[in-house]
Order: sequence, then structure tokens, then C-alpha cells
Amino acid sequence: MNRVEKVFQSLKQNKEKAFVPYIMAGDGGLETLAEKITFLEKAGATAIEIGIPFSDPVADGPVIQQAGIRALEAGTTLRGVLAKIAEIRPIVHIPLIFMTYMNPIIAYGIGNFISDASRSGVDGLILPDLPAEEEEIIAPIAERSGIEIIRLVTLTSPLERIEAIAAKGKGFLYAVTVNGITGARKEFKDELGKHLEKVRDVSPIPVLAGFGISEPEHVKEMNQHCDGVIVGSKIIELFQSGELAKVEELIASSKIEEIKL
Ligand SMILES: O=P(O)(O)OC[C@@H](O)[C@@H](O)c1c[nH]c2ccccc12
Repeated sequence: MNRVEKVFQSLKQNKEKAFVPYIMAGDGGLETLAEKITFLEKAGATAIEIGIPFSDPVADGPVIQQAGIRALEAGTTLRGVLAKIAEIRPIVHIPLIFMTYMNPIIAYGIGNFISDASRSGVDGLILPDLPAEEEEIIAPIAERSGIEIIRLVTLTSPLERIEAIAAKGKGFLYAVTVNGITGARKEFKDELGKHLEKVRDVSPIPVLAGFGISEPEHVKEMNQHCDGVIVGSKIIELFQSGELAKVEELIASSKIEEIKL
């Protein structure tokens, strides 16, 4: 069984919520990647989403854009990240999920990429610019190689579309919580909780909320309506400023069961 499926099975048994931090590979130099991954695993991360730096990150806000620029300036390549993951894989137990736009994969060669990713120990892929209608170019070969495609649904996806995407879904379903790009938010739409519950109702796999989540309060609030959260920009900022205790605190906030009076 794929590592992503396994970890979600055990969360379900233990009635725990997922916390998936996102980091940009090569931000601070590729040699810092192992350190960050092992730190996040120790702090209780369910899985780690690893961004591949790309020059045109259309879904990303300023924090992740800047992290990508720093990583590219440090000379980070997809090939380099794959080699690093292969090196780290034996000492990391949680799933490692790549988030990349399609362009770097197409430039690498889809077949070559999947076989190298599988050999390096990549467990999943988040491909935000791959529409469901086009996923045949990569989903079957990835899934045959044991790499799950983590599919996304948004606030504006009609329910039938959410249902169709969820039905094909593997691992978990990524429910985007805002209309817009990545980056910490102060507030979310009032209807968000209801939306997440609707998604959860039609999804045969766990639903994780991501985009804008940056405070322990957000994590607790979202977790009332879904199976866990994904946090990117805030984690990148906290690593940048060296506030590692706050990273731990954010992850720990997903372990606390909110007691409703
Ligand atoms: O940074 P935020 O707002 O916490 O959003 C999640 C996130 O960073 C990560 O999942 C992500 C980074 N880049 C993306 C592009 C598309 C979808 C998702 C992502």
C-alpha cells in the first residue's frame, strides 16, 4: 500500500487530524532540505509537501514566489531535488509529496520523471495546473508506479465536478479554501465550513483544507469541518525567521481536540 494511504488509515483509526506542511525545496540551499524534513517529521507532520521551484508559479502568492526565486538562485533543479530525496528517504518515514507545475515535469520527460520519482521514494504529486480533463497524460503512469495524484477542488467547482474528481481521488482530496493564490489570510468566507462539509460528504477519501491557513485558531476551526490542513506560506516565513517553536506550535494545534460546550 502507498505510504499516503497507510498514514491516513492510521489517522482514521486514531481519530486524528492531518497536518501537512509545505516547504520549498532548495530555499536556503538544498543541503537544508534533510534538516527541515526531519524537523517537521519530529514535530508531528503527517506528510510533507515539497515544492519544486519554478519561474512561473501562477497559483502562488509573494511568500512562495520569493522562496522559489531564492531556491532557483541557489541552483536548485528537479534532478537535484530527486537525488536529495533519494538520499533522505531511508531516514524519513512519513509520505513525501511533490507540488510542482507541469512544465518542469514535461521538460524532464513525464516517463523519466515518474520512474526517477518512484525510485527516489516520492509518494504523491500535487499538480495545480493539470486540469482533470488532461490528467491522463500522467495519472495512470504515476499511479501504476505507486505515486498518488492528489487532486484539488476549489470553492467555485460545481458539486458534480467535485464528486467526479473525488471519486477518482487517491490519498486525500485537496480542498482549496480561498478564491485566489497561496498566502496567509486573516479571515475566510463564512460559508467555508459548509462548503468543506459538502466536499467531505461526497468524497470517499479524506479532505484536507489548504490556502491561507496561518494560525493555530485557523487549524482548529478548519479541523471542525475536514480531516486536516495544509500550511505553506506561514511555515516558509517561520523557517525564514528561525521561529521553529512556532512551527511546532502550529503542528501541535492540529492534535488538540476542540471540546465544544
Ligand atoms: O501557502 P498557503 O496559503 O498556506 O497555501 C498552501 C500551500 O502553500 C501549498 O499547498 C501550495 C503551494 N503552492 C501551491 C500551488 C497550488 C496549490 C497548492 C500549493
